[in-house]
Amino acid sequence: MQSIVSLTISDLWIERGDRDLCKGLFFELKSGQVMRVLGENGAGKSSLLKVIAGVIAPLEGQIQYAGQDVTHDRKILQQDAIYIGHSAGIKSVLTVEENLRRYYPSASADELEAVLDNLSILDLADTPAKKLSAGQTRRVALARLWLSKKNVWLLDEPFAALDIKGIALLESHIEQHVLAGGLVMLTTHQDLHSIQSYDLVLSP
Ligand SMILES: Nc1ncnc2c1ncn2[C@@H]1O[C@H](COP(=O)(O)OP(=O)(O)OP(=O)(O)O)[C@@H](O)[C@H]1O
Repeated sequence: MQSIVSLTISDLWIERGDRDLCKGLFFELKSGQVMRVLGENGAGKSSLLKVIAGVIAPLEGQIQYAGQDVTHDRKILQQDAIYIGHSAGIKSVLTVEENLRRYYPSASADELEAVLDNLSILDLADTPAKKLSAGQTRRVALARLWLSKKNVWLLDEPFAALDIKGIALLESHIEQHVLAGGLVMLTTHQDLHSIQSYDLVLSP
């Protein structure tokens, strides 16, 4: 069992284009918790996840992870976190298996097969990603997530394009992940059925 870790955001302020987002935002997310980031289109949900993942820098504020200030150097957090954005980091010219091998070159064939099978996309292992449907592509992103073994999951609209079975599967993995001490922060426009979450509502 891992020790309890926290992700703490203090007095955050993000500027994108000429817009102020999340001005004066504070929150703490701890091991075993799921945070659902809500808000209207353009409220800044994706921007917030990108800031935490280190893709973009905040204008002001502090980000702490596991008791350390990571505002200006997210390395410690990035070692522990996986961020899956809208594009999901899937290269269209590569096959499903090649895409996963890019991230996890040392994963065993059995491990890859089990994950693809779990996501019902084993038959697509040799299919180029450009030939996948939106929901199948999302399942490849989830395969990335399943294989990652990271503690902090930063997921931008992870339920998008998933069918009912896919949604239930992801909810169940999130539930298992936080039960094992993981932290999950996700943006979504939908209700979570089986997971207890904390809601952070951003205003535009
Ligand atoms: N690359 C960018 N350059 C400049 N402004 C941007 C950029 N990306 C987003 N923005 C602006 O930042 C604001 C917040 O965008 P963001 O994508 O974080 O919102 P969101 O809450 O995730 O929206 P949605 O629900 O539509 O996905 C918007 O006004 C958007 O126009």
